[in-house]
Amino acid sequence: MEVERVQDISSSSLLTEAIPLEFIRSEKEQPAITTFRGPTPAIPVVDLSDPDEESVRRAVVKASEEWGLFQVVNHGIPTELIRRLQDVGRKFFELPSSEKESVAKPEDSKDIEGYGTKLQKDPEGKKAWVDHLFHRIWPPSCVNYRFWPKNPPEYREVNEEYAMHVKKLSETLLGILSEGLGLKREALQEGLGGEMAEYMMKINYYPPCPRPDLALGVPAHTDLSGITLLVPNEVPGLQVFKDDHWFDAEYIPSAVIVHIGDQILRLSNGRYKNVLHRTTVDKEKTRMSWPVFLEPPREKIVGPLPELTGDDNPPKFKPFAFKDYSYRKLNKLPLD
Ligand SMILES: O=C(O)CCC(=O)C(=O)O
Ligand SMILES: [Fe+2]
Repeated sequence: MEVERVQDISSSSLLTEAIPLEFIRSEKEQPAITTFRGPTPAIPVVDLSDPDEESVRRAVVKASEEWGLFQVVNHGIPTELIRRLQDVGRKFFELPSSEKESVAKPEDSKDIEGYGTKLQKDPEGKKAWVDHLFHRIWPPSCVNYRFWPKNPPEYREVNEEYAMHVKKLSETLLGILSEGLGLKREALQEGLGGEMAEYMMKINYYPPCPRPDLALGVPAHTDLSGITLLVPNEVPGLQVFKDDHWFDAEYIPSAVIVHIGDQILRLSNGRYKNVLHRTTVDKEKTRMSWPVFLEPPREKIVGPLPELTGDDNPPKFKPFAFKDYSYRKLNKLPLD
């Protein structure tokens, strides 16, 4: 069966200025109704020029406790590399459908790797205004080049270089977060599977939408990952739920945006928050984003680190193998 891509729906919707009913959110979710238009709190900014500086370490810990979200500047990933990453990703999505479909997620695949469109509608029967491409970028034993675009030709080289940088930056952040819990530097990384932790690249492609007031890109969620390191293109659209409101997240163009995901919430026994977020779409422009999800291997059991629990601090979460946690969350089964 041919899968309908949002990119193609966008092209025809721009002509009629109408969108299919399944993309129109209920009033509880419509961005025009639910976005807070008062003063917007600024997302914490962390300058990582000197990651050993005490004030920097405190800022990472505080933002993770209070927001589960922050943006990092002077993060060590060259601006030029980010520009090239965005360039090869954009070029892939601009290829003819037949080329994109050559790396499509196979219909019978249980894994998420490949070019795709979320087929599953959410409980209200609504669809997300976004197409995506998923593929692992680290460790090498988990990389399947079958799902990496062949074009543009520099796609592979750029993504391999980005993988090295993203790994280094996440290890720095996890080290700070571990020590913020009073643990050794490696504690959270080990909790996510150590050297076997997987780095999953996702490219989100949000084509123009004639009704950005009614539709959503990615609906409200927390990430399944340990942490997520994301670079967006220049089109705004990330929203964060904080103090009972949805806010537009305003970010610095060259920053890397860090989300704390479910697995760090659970390993830290609730000390670090998993941020609830969603994305809006634009009437004329294509928004894109490149999150990398740092995830435990499928079989890795993740629960509160034993050093953090005791008689006066009982575990707040039940341990699950990552594959079982993901399955249960996706299928809305109980997690306690
Ligand atoms: O596009 C964004 O800024 C966020 C995307 C996102 O939350 C996700 O893919 O999990
Ligand atoms: Fe997300």
